[in-house]
Amino acid sequence: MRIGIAGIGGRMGLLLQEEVAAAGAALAAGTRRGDDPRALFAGSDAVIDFTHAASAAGHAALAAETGVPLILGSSGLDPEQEVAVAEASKRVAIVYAANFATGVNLVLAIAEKLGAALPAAQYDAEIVEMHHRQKVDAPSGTAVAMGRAVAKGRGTTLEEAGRESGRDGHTGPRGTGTIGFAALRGGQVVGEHTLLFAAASEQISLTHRSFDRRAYATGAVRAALWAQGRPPGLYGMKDVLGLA
Ligand SMILES: NC(=O)C1=CN([C@@H]2O[C@H](COP(=O)(O)OP(=O)(O)OC[C@H]3O[C@@H](n4cnc5c(N)ncnc54)[C@H](OP(=O)(O)O)[C@@H]3O)[C@@H](O)[C@H]2O)C=CC1
Ligand SMILES: O=C(O)C1=N[C@H](C(=O)O)C[C@H](O)C1
Repeated sequence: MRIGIAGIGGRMGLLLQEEVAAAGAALAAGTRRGDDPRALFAGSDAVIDFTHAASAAGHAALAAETGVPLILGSSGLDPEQEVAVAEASKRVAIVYAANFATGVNLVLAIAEKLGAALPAAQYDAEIVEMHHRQKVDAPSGTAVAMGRAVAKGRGTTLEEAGRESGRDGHTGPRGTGTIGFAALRGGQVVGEHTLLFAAASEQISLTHRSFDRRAYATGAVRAALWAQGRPPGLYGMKDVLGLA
């Protein structure tokens, strides 16, 4: 199988090259910012994209046009970009995941269960994440995915529940049922996420720490192998892991 890598010179791109080889697949080609991605799709059986949110819609459209599955890891997509990805997935298999590490996807499954079990009026859900100083989007895609999982467990959506992000100044009291986000940036932290449920008399916290980006790269290559021959659809890592 030939796997193409968009963003081959990035932190993830460099590790993805190693993981493609470790999986016994062939590296088809790679692109850097400014390269035309058409040749990448033309010469690949699947393309892995860890670049930037701004590239997602264009890469998804090319995947739909060529029938080459796309493994999309970029974070910080806005609603319009997410709609474009969903539209493209009607014509090709796209695996879009905020986090390709196995442990995070298990935490997401638990987050939905906790959201369902703990009444929103009593248990305030807060998500704290910390990443390296180079990260350009906040809150992280994983933090948003955690918020979406909690909201789903509560029978609602994150948009309906309401987000409280980056509190500062005279914010007023916390909104009941909202989901709070705090983003820390510093040093070379690979990725840390804590989901908290705080009530009047108890608190639950669930933390995931990534020590090595290889966990994401291994998961993304696994998703590329899994996506080959799949019918069109928008898949997540829980499909790849059999957690759906
Ligand atoms: N889902 C997951 O499991 C994970 C997701 N991520 C996400 O992946 C993305 C990349 O992360 P990371 O590798 O750390 O970031 P980097 O900035 O190290 O790498 C991204 C690379 O992509 C390049 N690039 C930007 N636009 C394009 C384009 N259109 N075509 C080809 N290359 C392009 C960048 O070039 P330039 O430097 O010139 O901008 C850069 O070299 C982020 O959105 C991050 O949040 C990261 C880890 C795990
Ligand atoms: O930019 C990163 O580094 C990461 N981004 C993803 C995110 O936004 O959740 C996944 C992981 O946390 C690392």
